Amino acid sequence: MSALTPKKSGEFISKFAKNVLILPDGIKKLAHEVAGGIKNKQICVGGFSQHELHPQKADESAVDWIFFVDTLNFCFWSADKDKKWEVTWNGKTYTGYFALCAAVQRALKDGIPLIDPKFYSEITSVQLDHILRSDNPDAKVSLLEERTACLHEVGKQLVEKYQGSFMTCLKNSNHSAQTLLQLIVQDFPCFRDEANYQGHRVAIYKRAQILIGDIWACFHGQGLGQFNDIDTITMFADYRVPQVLVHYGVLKYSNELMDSLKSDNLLENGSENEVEIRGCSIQAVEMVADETRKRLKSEGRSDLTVNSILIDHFLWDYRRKHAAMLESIPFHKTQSVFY
Ligand SMILES: Nc1nc2c(c(CN[C@H]3C=C[C@H](O)[C@@H]3O)cn2[C@@H]2O[C@H](COP(=O)(O)O)[C@@H](O)[C@H]2O)c(=O)[nH]1
Repeated sequence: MSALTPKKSGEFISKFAKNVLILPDGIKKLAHEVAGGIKNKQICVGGFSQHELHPQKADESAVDWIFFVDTLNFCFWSADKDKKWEVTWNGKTYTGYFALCAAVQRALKDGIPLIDPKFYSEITSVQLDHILRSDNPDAKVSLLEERTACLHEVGKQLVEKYQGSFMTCLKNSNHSAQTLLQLIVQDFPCFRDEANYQGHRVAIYKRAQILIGDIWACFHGQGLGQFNDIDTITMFADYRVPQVLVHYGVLKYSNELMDSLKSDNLLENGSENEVEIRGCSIQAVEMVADETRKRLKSEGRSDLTVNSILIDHFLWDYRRKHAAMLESIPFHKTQSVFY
C-alpha cells in the first residue's frame, strides 16, 4: 500500500488523534510571532549558513556534506543527562545535532574523506566510532551499528546508481522537491519514515524532507537549491519541535500521554501516540503557515516567503536558544534511525 504524502498524513492523523490536540488559539499566537519574524527578516532562508558548522560555500561538496549529515541526523538524546554525547571543535563544545556537525568538520580537517560515498560505503563501525568520538569519555553516540548500516546502504547506492554523488540525484529531480523526495525514499530505505495508522499507510519522511530543506536553505533557494514546489515540503517531525509547539499552546497532550512522557517512558517508533505527536506537529505547522500567509496578505505583504521549512527552523532554533525554559516540557523518546 503506497503511503499518503506527509502533508496528507498530517491532516489524516490530526483528524483521528486521541492523545494530541491542535489548539486554534495557539495557531493564531504562533502565526502572529512568525509573521513578525518574517517581516523583520529574523526568519529567512539565510538562517542555515549562519551556523558556523554548516558549509559556508554552496557547492557540490556542500551537497555531499548535507547528504552525509542528514543520513546520520537522528536520535541524539541520551537517557542519562550526565552522559551527553559532546564534541569539542575550535574550542567550543557541541551537543546533539551540532556535535555531529563538529565531528564531521574535525574528520575533514584530519584529512579523512568522510563525505565521499565510496569511503563511507565501506566504513567500519570501529572507524565511525573513532570519527564520532565524544570528548566526554563516559558518553558515546547512540545506535553506532545502525548508523554504520545506514552509511553502507546509502553509500553503496550512490556509488552504484548515482556516479558517487548525491549531486546526480539532485540534477535528476529537475528542481522538483516532490520528485527528489520520491527518489530518496525509493532508493534509500533508511530515509523511508512511514507507519500504519488507523488502517492507512502514513509518511512522515523527516530526514528525507530535512535533506531537501537543508539543500534549499544552504543554496538560499537558488541554483541547485531552487525547487519550484518547495512549499510542499512539511516541517521535520523530530523530537524537539513538538516540545516548542506544546510551549506555544499549539499542541496539547492528554494528561495520560503527558504523565507517560514525564516518567521518561520510551515511545516505540510507529506506536499510536508517537505517530499522533509527529502527525499533529506536521498539521499544526501547515496551519501556522496558512494563517501566517493570510495575515501577511491582509497587510499587503504577499511578496514575503512563508513555508513550513522556515517555521520549522524558527521552532527548532527556539528550543536550542531556550533549552532551560523548555526543560519542564518533556520530549518524546523514541529510538529509531528516522529522527
Ligand atoms: N525539526 C527539525 N529537527 C532538526 C533540525 C536540526 C538541525 N537543523 C539545522 C539546519 C538548519 C537549521 O537552521 C537548523 O539549525 C536537527 N534536527 C533534529 O533535532 C534533533 C536533535 O536536536 P538537538 O538535541 O537540539 O541537537 C534530532 O532529531 C535532529 O535530527 C531542524 O532544523 N529541524
